[in-house]
Amino acid sequence: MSAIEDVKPNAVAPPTTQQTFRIGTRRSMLARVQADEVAKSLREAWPEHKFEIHAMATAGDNNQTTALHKFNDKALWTQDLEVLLQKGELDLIVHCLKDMPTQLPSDLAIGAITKREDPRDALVVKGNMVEKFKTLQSLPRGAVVGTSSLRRTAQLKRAHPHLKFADVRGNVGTRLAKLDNLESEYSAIVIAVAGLKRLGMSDRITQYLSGSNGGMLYAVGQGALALEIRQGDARVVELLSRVGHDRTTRQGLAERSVMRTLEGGCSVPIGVETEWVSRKSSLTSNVGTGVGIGVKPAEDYHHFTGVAEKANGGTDGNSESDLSDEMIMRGIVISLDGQDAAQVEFRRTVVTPEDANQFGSDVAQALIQQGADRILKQIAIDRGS
Ligand SMILES: NCc1[nH]cc(CCC(=O)O)c1CC(=O)O
Repeated sequence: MSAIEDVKPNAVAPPTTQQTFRIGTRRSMLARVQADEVAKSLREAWPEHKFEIHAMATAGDNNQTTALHKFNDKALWTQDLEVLLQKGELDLIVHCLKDMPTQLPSDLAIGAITKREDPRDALVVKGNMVEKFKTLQSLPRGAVVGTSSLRRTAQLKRAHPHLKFADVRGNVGTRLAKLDNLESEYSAIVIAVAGLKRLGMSDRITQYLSGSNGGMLYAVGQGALALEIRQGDARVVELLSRVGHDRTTRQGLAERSVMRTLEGGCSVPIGVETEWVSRKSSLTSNVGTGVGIGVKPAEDYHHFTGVAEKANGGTDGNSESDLSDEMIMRGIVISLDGQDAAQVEFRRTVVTPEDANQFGSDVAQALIQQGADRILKQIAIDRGS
């Protein structure tokens, strides 16, 4: 259960004497940069306290050869660190929201989601080809594009049938090195913009991909960081109340609700795209309002108070006026060969965490009506699971 919603409102006064908080993270360069980013905002928000970063390798880091979707354990990147959190050896863990299972252990919760980096995927073309080829469309027939996810491959097959696709594993640096190796089969790879930006490698981005540019919706939670805590740890909830980002949180909850309702993990090809628009701006013709879908609230809904709901000093994305804005969500569930797809686009005012959960579950129901169930069942059959 994403127990972010379960954290009780707390009346604990901010600690006044110096305390030390231990932040857990994975050992990759990207994970360390992300933990540094979180530690930096915590230090700015709480100058009286100390924050230590503890980096450790996880099962996902230790196995770079098995294709990602072959791991049945969705907690691949999270579990080893969670044990330390449960034992009290860590106070919080910094995760890519994208890598977090939609069901967390019942004694743990998402305490906050911080401001999202660009959630899109990027095309990175091989160093010696980039002068000539700037887009997926322009790549020559039969060129091999490396990806590390079924979601990316399936969408690319659908929108760019002239290309070929191959798995590329490893952390961001490894993938770029494989791409640039002149002996490698890859002409390009598709990789998250957020990872490249955080590592200072955004100059490698050849094309930013989106639904309308390249036909690529991103993964649920992509680009956002989630801070995982012990359920009901009022001291850490209070700590995190100053670093959570309200708009990203509502987007993250809505996107995760789609995934949870469809019972997908990172191993199924589900893509989303969410954005905030002013309520005054006009509806585009194919945007559903969600009215008349008539579904019940998600069964697994829990009250969410773990993230700053108050205005955070009127900072970007956390001011009261943001609450009147509407969220657009596009979603796709796609067969592995890209031939079959369920696609929807919805727009709704999303003010509370409850609204976000409901929105995501309604988008999922609409995807099911468009055939998502059929597609997901076929994938399970093909895999023999
Ligand atoms: N699956 C691995 C992963 N998990 C998070 C990121 C970085 C982007 C993010 O924070 O979402 C990546 C790399 C990638 O997908 O290219």
